[in-house]
Amino acid sequence: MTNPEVVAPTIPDSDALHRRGLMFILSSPSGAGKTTVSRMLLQRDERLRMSVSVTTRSPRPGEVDGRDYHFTDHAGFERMVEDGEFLEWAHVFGHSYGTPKAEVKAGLREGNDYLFDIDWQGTQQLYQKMQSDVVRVFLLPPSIDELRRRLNARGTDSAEVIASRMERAKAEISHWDGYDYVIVNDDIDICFAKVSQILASERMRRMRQTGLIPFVRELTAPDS
Ligand SMILES: Nc1ncnc2c1ncn2[C@@H]1O[C@H](COP(=O)(O)OP(=O)(O)OP(=O)(O)O)[C@@H](O)[C@H]1O
Ligand SMILES: Nc1nc2c(ncn2[C@@H]2O[C@H](COP(=O)(O)O)[C@@H](O)[C@H]2O)c(=O)[nH]1
Repeated sequence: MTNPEVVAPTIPDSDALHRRGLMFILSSPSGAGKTTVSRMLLQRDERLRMSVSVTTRSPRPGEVDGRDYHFTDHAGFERMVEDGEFLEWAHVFGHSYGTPKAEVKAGLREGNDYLFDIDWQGTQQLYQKMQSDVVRVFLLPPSIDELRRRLNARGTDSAEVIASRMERAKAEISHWDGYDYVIVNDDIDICFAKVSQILASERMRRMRQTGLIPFVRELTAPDS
């Protein structure tokens, strides 16, 4: 249950000044909570859009094609790689995952913000290509035991899949220092409030406010 006292208020953007959108990346070891936090952000923030990845893995119960992922087969994924349709792509847990390019590139110019639930490999690729647009947030679990408990409690993966994700968890955590912000996801409401604050502050960065240049020019014009 969400505690309203810790949920950060949504701060409206000024409509008067144009702002370039940002690329908000959430990464974590599997089960630490990035899907949960992403859903909370998307529910409460109309200006944020999900970058829906393409994957070769099978849908989990409840996952919807086009909303959670674009599900495809190996041949379809390879075709997209060859046609240069991805901003980044990587092999994770024996499957292929990629971020489609077209919508994000155009949307950023229009001032749309995009949320990415991707791993450290994808984060590095996006940072190399689009450094000034990227904000990197890494979630840590409060403990390894709690991470295992969450993967089991989610009830979406076989014991074998959970074991392989737990085996990878420490390697994933070792990439924590490749991120701008690192948050321990213990209490979900507090974690969400922190992530919301980061997003609000990053939106206000001078370099994103492309409308400031003509605005300041006007303010400082000799006859104003
Ligand atoms: N702070 C929290 N306290 C308790 N349970 C949590 C918390 N955050 C998330 N969970 C639960 O833990 C489970 C895993 O969370 P989630 O699916 O968001 O992880 P994930 O990082 O997206 O994993 P994956 O990379 O495998 O998709 C879910 O059942 C979710 O409800
Ligand atoms: N590099 C990328 N990683 C991605 C992308 N989409 C998801 N992911 C990451 O894969 C794992 C597993 O996800 P799951 O949904 O199968 O549990 C997780 O770490 C995701 O963040 C992507 O487009 N590129």
